[in-house]
Amino acid sequence: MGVAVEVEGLTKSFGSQNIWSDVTLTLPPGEISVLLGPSGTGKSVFLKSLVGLLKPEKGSIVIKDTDIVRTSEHQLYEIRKLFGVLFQDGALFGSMNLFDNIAFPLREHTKKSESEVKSIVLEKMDMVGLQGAEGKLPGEISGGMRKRAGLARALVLDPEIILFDEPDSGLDPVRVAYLNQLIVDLNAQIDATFLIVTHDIGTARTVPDNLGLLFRRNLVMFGPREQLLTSQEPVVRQFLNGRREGPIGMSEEKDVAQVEAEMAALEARGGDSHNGVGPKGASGGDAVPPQLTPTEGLPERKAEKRRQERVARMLHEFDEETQAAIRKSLPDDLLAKADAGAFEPTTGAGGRHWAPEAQAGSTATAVLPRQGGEA
Ligand SMILES: Nc1ncnc2c1ncn2[C@@H]1O[C@H](COP(=O)(O)OP(=O)(O)OP(=O)(O)O)[C@@H](O)[C@H]1O
Repeated sequence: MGVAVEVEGLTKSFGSQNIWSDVTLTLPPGEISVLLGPSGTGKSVFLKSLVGLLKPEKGSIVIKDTDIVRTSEHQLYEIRKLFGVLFQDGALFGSMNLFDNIAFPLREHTKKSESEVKSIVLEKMDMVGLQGAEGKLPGEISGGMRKRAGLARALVLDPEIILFDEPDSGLDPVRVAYLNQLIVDLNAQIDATFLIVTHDIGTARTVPDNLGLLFRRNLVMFGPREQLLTSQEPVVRQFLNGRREGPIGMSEEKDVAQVEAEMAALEARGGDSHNGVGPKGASGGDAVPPQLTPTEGLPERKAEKRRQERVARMLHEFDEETQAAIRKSLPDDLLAKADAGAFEPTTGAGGRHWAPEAQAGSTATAVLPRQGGEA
């Protein structure tokens, strides 16, 4: 099973430029989380901080009881082995064929024999649908195949956490749909913790268990997918609907009067439902579409059961609309338990967004204040 990544009070600046402050969230073990945010809000910086490539000046990132912000280089090296990373362009070596690219981490970091390397590489290539492409050079294959090869390479060391930096970038919508299915299928097979940075709203709406949004140097929200998808937070609505009206400007923030005037004009035109379907999978309306499930024949996602229990514990902390959406994903027995008050309450502490079973009641809270987007 994947491991939890617990981020608390994380702050990162470059010189006098603050990127984000006081970011607190937990990636629950084995679950899929998506991080959204306008360009330049520091999503890549966040991913790099998680693998220890960048050092935040404040806060902690705890993985397996180690705070990687403060740990030794040696410990960091060990923790990094838990990660697989899919970079935007696959980050393949142009002069090596796919087999050698995918074998690279095994040859660098393990003492496995060539026959073991071969069997692992072929197994991972099979998992991502690249059978028979071992001899191809990265320049000879499509962008979608390069992403798959990058993913196979991210898998060879059996990671417990996989970070995806804009896996959909440069792909057509059909290839994005195939890649999203592959991500869900992989999660079912390996039960690792996934974090995906994307601008594709269709992906955000259908793939993850949890969704977060970075804006104005803050994590506006992070929680179960239903929370963000039903949110009335202006910045969340604007982002999910891919529209110009709202707090997010062309290159920077807008002033309050301008946002108010835009929103009044939008309402007069019929609100988001008037917008129709926007770019990158954005669409009007508040619907929480069904989450993608693994392809038939694959095991169920183990994370799904764990998540159901986790969100049932937090259910009563959400507003009505979010609760109604979450209820649809819960089995009757858990709903009955939640409604009977059989779970310890999870309200009460410190901006965390996760209710770990053992500590529920003492440390977890489900939601950020609703006014976060305007802060
Ligand atoms: N090593 C660095 N040194 C100085 N500034 C940096 C460094 N890395 C990133 N930045 C700055 O941090 C900010 C956030 O960059 P980042 O690439 O994380 O944004 P992003 O949210 O991933 O954007 P996009 O959606 O466009 O990929 C940018 O202003 C960028 O210039």
